[in-house]
Amino acid sequence: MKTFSLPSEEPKGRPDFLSGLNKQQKQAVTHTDGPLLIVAGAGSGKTRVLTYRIAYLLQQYKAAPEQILALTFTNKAAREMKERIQNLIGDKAKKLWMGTFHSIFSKILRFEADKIGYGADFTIYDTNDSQTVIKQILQELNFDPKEIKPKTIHNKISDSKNQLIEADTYQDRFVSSTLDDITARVYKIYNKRLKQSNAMDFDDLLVKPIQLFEQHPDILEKYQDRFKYILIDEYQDTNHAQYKVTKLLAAKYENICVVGDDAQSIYSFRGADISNILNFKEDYEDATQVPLEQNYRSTKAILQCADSIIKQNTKQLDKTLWTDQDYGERITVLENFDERDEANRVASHIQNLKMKHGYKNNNFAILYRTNYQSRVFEEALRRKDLAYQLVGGLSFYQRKEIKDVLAYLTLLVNPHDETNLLRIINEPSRGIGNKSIQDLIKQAREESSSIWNIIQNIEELDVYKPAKARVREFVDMINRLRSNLEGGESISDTVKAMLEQSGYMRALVEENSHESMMRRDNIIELQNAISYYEKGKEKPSLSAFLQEISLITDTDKFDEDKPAITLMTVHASKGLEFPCVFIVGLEENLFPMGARDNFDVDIEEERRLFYVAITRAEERLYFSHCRSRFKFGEEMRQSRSRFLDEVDAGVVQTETGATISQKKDRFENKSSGDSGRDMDYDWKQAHTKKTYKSPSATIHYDYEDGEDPFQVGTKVMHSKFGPGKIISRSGLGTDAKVVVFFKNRGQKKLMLRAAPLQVID
Ligand SMILES: Nc1ncnc2c1ncn2[C@@H]1O[C@H](COP(=O)(O)OP(=O)(O)OP(=O)(O)O)[C@@H](O)[C@H]1O
Ligand SMILES: [Mg+2]
Repeated sequence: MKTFSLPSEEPKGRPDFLSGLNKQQKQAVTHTDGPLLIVAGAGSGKTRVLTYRIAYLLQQYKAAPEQILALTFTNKAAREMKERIQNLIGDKAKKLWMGTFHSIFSKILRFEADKIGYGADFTIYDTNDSQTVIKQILQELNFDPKEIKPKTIHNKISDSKNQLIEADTYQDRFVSSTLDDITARVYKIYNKRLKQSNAMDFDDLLVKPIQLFEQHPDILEKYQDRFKYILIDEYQDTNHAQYKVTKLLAAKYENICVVGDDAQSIYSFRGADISNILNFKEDYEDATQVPLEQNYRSTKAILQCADSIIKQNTKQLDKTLWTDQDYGERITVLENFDERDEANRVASHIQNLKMKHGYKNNNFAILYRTNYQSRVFEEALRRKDLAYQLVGGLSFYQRKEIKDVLAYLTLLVNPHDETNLLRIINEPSRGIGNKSIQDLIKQAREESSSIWNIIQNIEELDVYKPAKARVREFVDMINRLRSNLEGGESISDTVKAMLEQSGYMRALVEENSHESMMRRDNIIELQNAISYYEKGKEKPSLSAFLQEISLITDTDKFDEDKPAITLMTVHASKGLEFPCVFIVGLEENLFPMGARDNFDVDIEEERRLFYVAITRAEERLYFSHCRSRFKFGEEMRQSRSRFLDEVDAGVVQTETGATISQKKDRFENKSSGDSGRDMDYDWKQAHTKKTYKSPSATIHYDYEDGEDPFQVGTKVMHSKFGPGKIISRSGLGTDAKVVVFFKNRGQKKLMLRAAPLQVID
């Protein structure tokens, strides 16, 4: 590796761009040498400080761009940071090492693969691929994958890897249950299988560099020398492996700057370890800590709301956060019948806000706890003709046809990859039956070799004869395509030839169904992506392209310039900001999530997640919840989230502008402890007017038609039938009738004049 010499110019004076920072931020940016810790609240400019700090280091000639390593939580964050630095100091920003832990370390591993017995063109297995391998192993060990779930085993292996517990030691540490016993066995075989396939899983991308550095001090030193400055964003969500690898890298210069917010730690279920932040000052004794206290993102109301939530958690670092922005609008709580009602109401509010205040589609985000909640919102937005972008969910690259095509392409760079080979050896069907495939697997195991190696001599193997000829054709095709690619054929042409020669496209054409047409379109879209990649790179390589797309994260797909409303999970929204935010599905067992099998709920983490969601909002914030929701094909009653009761009552209001605090006071003396969670109790507490407590049998109305509040869409309470919603209205004056859909009693037609109805908001 070449060494970098710094330009000999003298550092320039204080650059202009520092004027875009407050005093504390400036201090953090210009404190260049030695360990630096910034723990600060949401929106206080942590990410901005990192960006400016890098620009400053370059501008002061403290380091060449190649000597700065910045680790971000998403690829998108890295890209944006790079663009901003480029705006501040120009093109040299291009050479910075910036990206997620996974992408940076996969890059290093590609350079050093041979040192740990891998080829540079290793495949990166996503979670699905890992589970496929584990399923196969379970079957070979005669376990039923329906009983012993590959997913469960994979989670256990993944957790262990992130805690740096290796397969050999797993046995000693954990074998206490049958499941751990099985995991221990699978773990070893799984590692071996991946190695044989020249493949790494996501966790390996963090664990292997540590092994590499520990086994090869000279290589560690090379990278320690190279990365003079290390910066890490969202440090609260790093796991043990990430902590360890950066500690190794920073050991020489100790120019490590980490920024984070303990209140936003939301990935402990994936092994993120908050003690990384807490112990920073012990790890680096001469660490400097700079606080950032001014929030530039949100109104006072939003900050007050966020603060009232997070202070309910017992474990918090002390932090101050203030803003000189206006108080702003109070947070509006939307109460809905069910998820459809919720989606429609949110869509209507968006339409209103656009009309009344001139917001654009991309000023809005709808945030939910789990991906499946998105569907009804998509429908509602589509009906209202509001453009949206869905971030997350089943990604393009997870579609069957895309995974198939990528499997072929993977074999062109790494034919030993067994999972991908088995995926397409008979896809499209080319007469290689399951029995023949099982024979191949068996012989590969016996010879401890890859399937690719053994099928080179297919004629000599013990396999059904007609299948042999088919396998031979397959091997020849892959070899032909590989040598063309190596001979300099472009990636696009190779893909085109592959699609033809493999018969994949022809099979789709012959199928000629709506479904197969869509698959063809998706493949064409993939070809577009490949051409785009090829044109944008000086030295495009298929192997680098494949690695790049295997590391795309959910948030990477979010495009803030797209004129569309954003739909995403709260997890994916980390670090982002929007003028108007809707946090939906605020119900018990949804947000906060309830305990499920294999998943204990950490209520403080759920609360931090809620805090993250709230602090994404700049100007307007809405909370929404439903009284019932379709789950497992049944309509279930839902209780409102405890978080709604924890929020400072002074900053929230109902849709009609009434403060919740007035209501709360009214019922304060009646609620005690957890009974407030009871559905019926909540219902009365939050939604009925005072008079409901002693409803008169008949209430007389003196409204003129059209002026009274009993219009279509209005929610009402009937003293006998309970809550309902007016779905139509007919007749005039004293004859006016309404059809009400009662939640528990179905549809009823009522004389408005005589019915004991109350409007509820
Ligand atoms: N000194 C400043 N002057 C003007 N705007 C600022 C300043 N500092 C930060 N901002 C703006 O405030 C917003 C929040 O900043 P940033 O995203 O860096 O905060 P953060 O602490 O990283 O937030 P989070 O905890 O959500 O990641 C951004 O829009 C940023 O541009
Ligand atoms: Mg940030």
